[in-house]
Amino acid sequence: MYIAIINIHGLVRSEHIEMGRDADTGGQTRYAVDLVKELAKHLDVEVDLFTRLIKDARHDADYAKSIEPIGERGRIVRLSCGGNAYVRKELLWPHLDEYVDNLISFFRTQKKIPDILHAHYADAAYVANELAAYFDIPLVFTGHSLGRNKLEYLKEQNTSEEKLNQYYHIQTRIQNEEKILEKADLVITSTEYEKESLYAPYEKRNLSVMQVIPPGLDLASFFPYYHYEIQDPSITEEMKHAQYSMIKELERFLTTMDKPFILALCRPDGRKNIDQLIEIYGKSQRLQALANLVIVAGIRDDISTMEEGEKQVLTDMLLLMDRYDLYGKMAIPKHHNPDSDVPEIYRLAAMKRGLFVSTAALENFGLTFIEASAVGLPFVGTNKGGVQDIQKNCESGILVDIGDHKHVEQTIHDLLTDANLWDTLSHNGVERTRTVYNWEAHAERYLHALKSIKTDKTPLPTLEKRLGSIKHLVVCDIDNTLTTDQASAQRLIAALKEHHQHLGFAVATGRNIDSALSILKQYGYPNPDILITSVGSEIHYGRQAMPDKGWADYIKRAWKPKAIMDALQEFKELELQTEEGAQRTYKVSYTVKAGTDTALLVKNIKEALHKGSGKQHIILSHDTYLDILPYRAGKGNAILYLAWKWGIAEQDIVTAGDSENDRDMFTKGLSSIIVANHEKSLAKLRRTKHRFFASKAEAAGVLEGLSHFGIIE
Ligand SMILES: O=c1ccn([C@@H]2O[C@H](COP(=O)(O)OP(=O)(O)O[C@H]3O[C@H](CO)[C@@H](O)[C@H](O)[C@H]3O)[C@@H](O)[C@H]2O)c(=O)[nH]1
Ligand SMILES: O=P(O)(O)OC[C@H]1O[C@](O)(CO)[C@@H](O)[C@@H]1O
Repeated sequence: MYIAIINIHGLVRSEHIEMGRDADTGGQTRYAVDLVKELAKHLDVEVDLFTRLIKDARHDADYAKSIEPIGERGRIVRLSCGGNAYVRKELLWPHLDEYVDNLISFFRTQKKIPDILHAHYADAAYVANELAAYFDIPLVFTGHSLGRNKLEYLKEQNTSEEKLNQYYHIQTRIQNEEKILEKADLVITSTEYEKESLYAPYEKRNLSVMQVIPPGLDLASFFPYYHYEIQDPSITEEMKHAQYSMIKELERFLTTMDKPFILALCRPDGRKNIDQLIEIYGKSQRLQALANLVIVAGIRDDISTMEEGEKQVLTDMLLLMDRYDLYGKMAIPKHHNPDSDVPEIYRLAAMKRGLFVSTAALENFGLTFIEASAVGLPFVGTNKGGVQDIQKNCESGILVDIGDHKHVEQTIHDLLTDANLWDTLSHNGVERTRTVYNWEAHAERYLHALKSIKTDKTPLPTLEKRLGSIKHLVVCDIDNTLTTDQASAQRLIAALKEHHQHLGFAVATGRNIDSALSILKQYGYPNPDILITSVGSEIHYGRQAMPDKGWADYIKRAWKPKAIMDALQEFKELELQTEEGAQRTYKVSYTVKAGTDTALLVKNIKEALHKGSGKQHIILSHDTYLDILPYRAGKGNAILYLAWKWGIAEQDIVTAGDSENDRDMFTKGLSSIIVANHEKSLAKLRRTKHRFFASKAEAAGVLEGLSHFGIIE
């Protein structure tokens, strides 16, 4: 089974994950990487973790590697989208179509299509939803954090509508969550709470495909604190060194190291409510007398250069430390190594009989709670959300209403002073995390769930299978190439049907999609596999005319249609075409008045457009129709794009046409048929091995060319 795990955002690598480096690198990153590591141990599995390629001087070169192996059967595969720089996940939404394209191309190039697509978080859900339209693959979804819940939180914070959508893209996120919930064959949650409550507001939630499979943790790292006391021989020098350096780091902040400490460890994210914990501690003289406060909130170099959200959390933290004068009692380490230091900091806290406290009001799950429990550090955490499951399974902490600060303070106090209670919770944590939360058990249940997926996917051949099985692709212009002579059209139709198994059929036309479909139907042509329409500014697929969003995304660069129309207003020889569907998102079309010197006109247009309306592709056909497209668009480029995306060898493609707006297909080095009734100006094209001038007109000429290139008899 070849499993594709998609986890787009965050800084993803297999070792030394920079947990908490920013708000997007945390529990989900750890979860996805650990899952892949475990799956890669299974002999019957191959697994790839698809994430974003980052080439950014501010970040390690590891993230710029296209392939990073994980064990013998796993890899991290990095594909780019939206440029090279590392950016927060919300900024990736407009670039995900590029990711889809790169992923399709990757699958096609390696000639291996996954058996399962597993999307993590809403951005990956978008990618998986799109891929599902091309490939007939079962879909699995794990949300980690859900948009509807985040929306509720942001509204409570009085976030403006504008910010909700422009900064957080929250509605896009929710729509994509709804969409994948509708399509997914399996939705994995970490807790019952997540399944029953967090997903409840989603219209498309389908309980019958949802399964609770809690994650695991690396038990070899999160061993109990007392192993140090019993001189466990598996404790390495590296571990001892990590512990020593954590002590040294804390000594920089704390006047006395003898007291137990209240430990908080989370990403610098507003929803973790670090400020509330400092307030509770800052206002409580007895807690300050009993314990130190240690807050590990990610890794930071210079707060002023961080993203807005993280900057806010960390600045508030420093201000509160100052307001309550917690110098000497509160530690806020700047750096730590998430692999080696994190288990040690929990263990240090446990050795000193301290506590892990999280004041986040809600967690989907809460890896930190099981990490603390596994080393024997009791926790205090919210009585809402996934932590309830952890408490039910492990009984290793106390749940509280986070909003009730008095009660939180009292609970922390009680637990710090009740040695018996502390011992019981600590013992429970060590014992029970090991049976409930291990990746081995997770992987077994996970693989079992994948194998039980029963899909009733469409029996129609999928696009991927169809494009994978054809030997050649013929791309024909429509007007005066596939039309107008009925008899020759019927002969071509018969040939296309006869050779359907190995010959793909595409059209490339100036018509819009509706008009193209309608004329093809009128002549009785089979449904094309691919439709390149509106002079190569749009691509659609098959019977359902599914749009290729990747193409739209690729050509949109520097496209300013309004600026073009403004600049061309002064040209009295031009009339904007008015028929329905003539003007498209990526095409501005005019008719040129009869008698115009078109060569001069085009020269003047180029000059006028050069002054600030971006670069364009200008096509004049039959001396009458003037189409202006984004500079990357056009029939020829659309074909090359399709060849790249679908792994179709360029030498297996043949194009056919008659007019100037087909020239683009004839000048890209592809085999081309120029039918006998071609526009005069095309006669100037040089005859080459790949460029065939048919002696027959229209569809008969296409048939002649197909036979010339040896595609049909
Ligand atoms: O400075 C830090 C901060 C965090 N961590 C680690 O980061 C992870 C944090 O995970 P978690 O506590 O689960 O929180 P989130 O990062 O918010 O993770 C999201 O995804 C997780 C996996 O699905 C869920 O458990 C959470 O509820 C959800 O909010 C843990 O392994 C921590 O040890 C560090 O190593 N250093
Ligand atoms: O705040 P949000 O967008 O709901 O997401 C929570 C974030 O926490 C993480 O799980 C950190 O791992 C991210 O993957 C995710 O982006």
